[in-house]
Amino acid sequence: MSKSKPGFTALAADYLDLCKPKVVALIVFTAIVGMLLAVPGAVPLDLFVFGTIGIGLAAASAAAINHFIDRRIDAEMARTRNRPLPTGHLKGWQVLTFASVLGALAMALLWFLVNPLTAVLTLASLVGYAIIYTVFLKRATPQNIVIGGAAGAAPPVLGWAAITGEVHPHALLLFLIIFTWTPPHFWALAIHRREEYAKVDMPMLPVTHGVHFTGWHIIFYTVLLILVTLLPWLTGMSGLLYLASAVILGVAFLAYTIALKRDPDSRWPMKTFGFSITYLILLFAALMVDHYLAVWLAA
Ligand code: HEM
Ligand SMILES: CC(C)=CCC/C(C)=C/CC/C(C)=C/COP(=O)(O)OP(=O)(O)O
Repeated sequence: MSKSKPGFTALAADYLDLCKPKVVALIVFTAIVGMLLAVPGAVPLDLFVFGTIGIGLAAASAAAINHFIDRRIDAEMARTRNRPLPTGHLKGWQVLTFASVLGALAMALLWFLVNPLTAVLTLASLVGYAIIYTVFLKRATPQNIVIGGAAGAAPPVLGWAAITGEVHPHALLLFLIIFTWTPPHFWALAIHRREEYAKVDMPMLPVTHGVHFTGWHIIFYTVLLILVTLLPWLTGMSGLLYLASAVILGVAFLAYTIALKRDPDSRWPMKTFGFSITYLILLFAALMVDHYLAVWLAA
């Protein structure tokens, strides 16, 4: 435990760490793509700004609550032992106060300046990740991240609802993409970190069912993901530019997962994890570019 008083920059870095900034950045990006795809032309600026900030603050609040609930297991794992609670840089009450302020601010922004539907759905995602996943599912079943993935998949639906006030079937396709993407994203990392998860008794799939079984599940979900990513084109929501991007990215992702399955004790699991993030960024960027190309061609 560190006893020295941290300076302002170190304290700010600890609070930022609580927010899982890289994860939240990608979550916010998928929400923004949901917003942009919701209407053919320009998005109302106020809904865009308040929606983005509200969803981002809610996700950061959920991440901080996850840090608080997981503080004991985080202290046991090499990947997480330098987090602000295990190191003693922050106290539990500071983390909970911070999470409450972020969460309250998010709800106020979304409810009053966006719309109540977005506020309610965002609150459900926050509770889904911070409580249902972290407190219950994570510790209960190897299907934890499949079910818990619903919270992380919600942001495009939240973004879409922020702009239109409704849950459109096309937004649900974006949900389905992230929902199907989550298992290969997480299980690739979990294969690499399986001994640490076993040490803290977390029933992650590679711990309960082994690497071989998890490898096949990663491949299965990636094939499913490729099929699911065809749906935006099949339903007429997106065009050929998106289709080409989805197929190329999907085949590349599948190649990574096959390499992982062949050699799970190599660098491939973490390479696959890294590629899963690049994949999602590029796929959602393709959805966005394709959308504006269609708008421009129709003009
Ligand atoms: C139940 C759902 C999910 C689980 C269990 C999960 C698991 C994880 C874990 C354990 C890490 C930490 C890796 C590390 O510390 O190095 C991570 C990192 C990350 N995840 Fe996920 N994730 C989930 C959903 C998502 C979603 C929905 C997104 C975005 C749309 C996302 C984007 C990221 C990003 C950007 C990173 C950062 C990697 C880095 O630090 O370089 N994850 N995820
Ligand atoms: C819009 C809204 C409120 C969304 C909330 C969704 C959200 C913040 C998802 C984060 C996903 C994630 C990093 C899971 C890993 O948790 P973990 O506890 O398994 O990983 P860890 O060991 O790295 O903490």
